[in-house]
Amino acid sequence: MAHTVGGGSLLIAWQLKDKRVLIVGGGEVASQRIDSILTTDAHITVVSPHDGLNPRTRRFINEHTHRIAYHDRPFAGLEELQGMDMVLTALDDVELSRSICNMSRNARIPVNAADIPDSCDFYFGSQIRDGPLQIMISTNGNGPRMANLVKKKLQNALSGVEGQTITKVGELRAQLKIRAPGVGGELGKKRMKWMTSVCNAWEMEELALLDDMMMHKLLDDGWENDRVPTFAEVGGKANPRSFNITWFPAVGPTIGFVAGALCTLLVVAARRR
Ligand SMILES: C[C@@]1(CC(=O)O)c2cc3[nH]c(cc4nc(cc5[nH]c(cc(n2)[C@H]1CCC(=O)O)[C@@](C)(CC(=O)O)[C@@H]5CCC(=O)O)C(CC(=O)O)=C4CCC(=O)O)c(CCC(=O)O)c3CC(=O)O
Ligand SMILES: NC(=O)C1=CN([C@@H]2O[C@H](COP(=O)(O)OP(=O)(O)OC[C@H]3O[C@@H](n4cnc5c(N)ncnc54)[C@H](O)[C@@H]3O)[C@@H](O)[C@H]2O)C=CC1
Repeated sequence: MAHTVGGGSLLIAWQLKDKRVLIVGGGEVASQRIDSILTTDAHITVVSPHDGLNPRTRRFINEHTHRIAYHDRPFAGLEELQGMDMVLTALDDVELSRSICNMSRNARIPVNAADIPDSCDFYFGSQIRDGPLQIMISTNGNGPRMANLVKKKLQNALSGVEGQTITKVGELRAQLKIRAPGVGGELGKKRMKWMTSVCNAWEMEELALLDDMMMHKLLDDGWENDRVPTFAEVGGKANPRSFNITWFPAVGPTIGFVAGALCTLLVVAARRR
């Protein structure tokens, strides 16, 4: 695979909780922006004349009144940017879009303009989300539709257990930090090494089945003794419904069919006697 230096962008997971995001425009693209930003728990301000709102934007505004402040008016000027941490334009007016980009840049507020890639501080991407798992596919402005097609390929490669697995690993890490608190130092190194070993040794499906009791046992027997117990050692029982999601649905009916066939044979055999 080719690896290039330069010409790329920084892929980061921007923490926007309780930050303020201004969206200028209320059409199709604005509705996608609102959808993405709502996930982050930021406060959203939408500025657009009401007759330009698309149905999805209107629904978001009505359903999330505590998160979205809506102003039914055309963009009023520099004062709209006051206190904003991020600005997004989704307008059918490229001159206005360009002017908002310039104002934002002067105010040192990161800005994305849906219609002017050259003026963007960052781009959106195609997203896969499963609980805490977030995957962004970016073509760096070359082919947005291609990003969507690559996303579909990646979705097919995931089993569906990843989100639940990561949620459980997050809980385990949090409990480990309560048990062995502190940042950095020898303890930090030991914590990281142990977490890495657990993640490597266990199957994702096993990690996904961790409950409170198992987590306790894993920490008591594992962390305290500097070893990695197996799934079975901490009381894990294979839950067939959560294993091999792809082939299991076929197994139940097959067993049922074979059992049914056997019963029929027995009845037939009994009648013949
Ligand atoms: C640069 C960027 C800026 C930004 O928006 O941040 C940008 C810019 C532009 N997009 C345009 C068109 C289309 N955009 C899409 C779709 C998406 N566009 C997204 C991102 C980005 N679009 C950023 C780069 C991301 C990257 O390169 O990876 C996605 C991934 C995420 C999202 O928007 O949230 C989302 C898919 C999400 C999903 O489905 O998963 C489709 C397809 C469709 O709608 O199905 C089309 C038509 C087909 C096509 O052109 O490919 C045009 C008009 C071009 C023209 O006039 O010809 C411009 C402006 C220009 O290029 O000049
Ligand atoms: N980045 C991307 O993924 C994509 C970008 N685009 C581009 O994004 C732009 C927006 O596309 P759509 O949402 O489909 O357009 P749209 O026509 O559905 O929405 C335009 C919105 O701008 C609002 N508006 C117009 N003048 C305004 C003003 N003075 N102040 C406040 N709001 C104002 C309208 O009320 C309307 O809500 C277009 O320029 C399009 O070329 C289009 C598709 C994908």
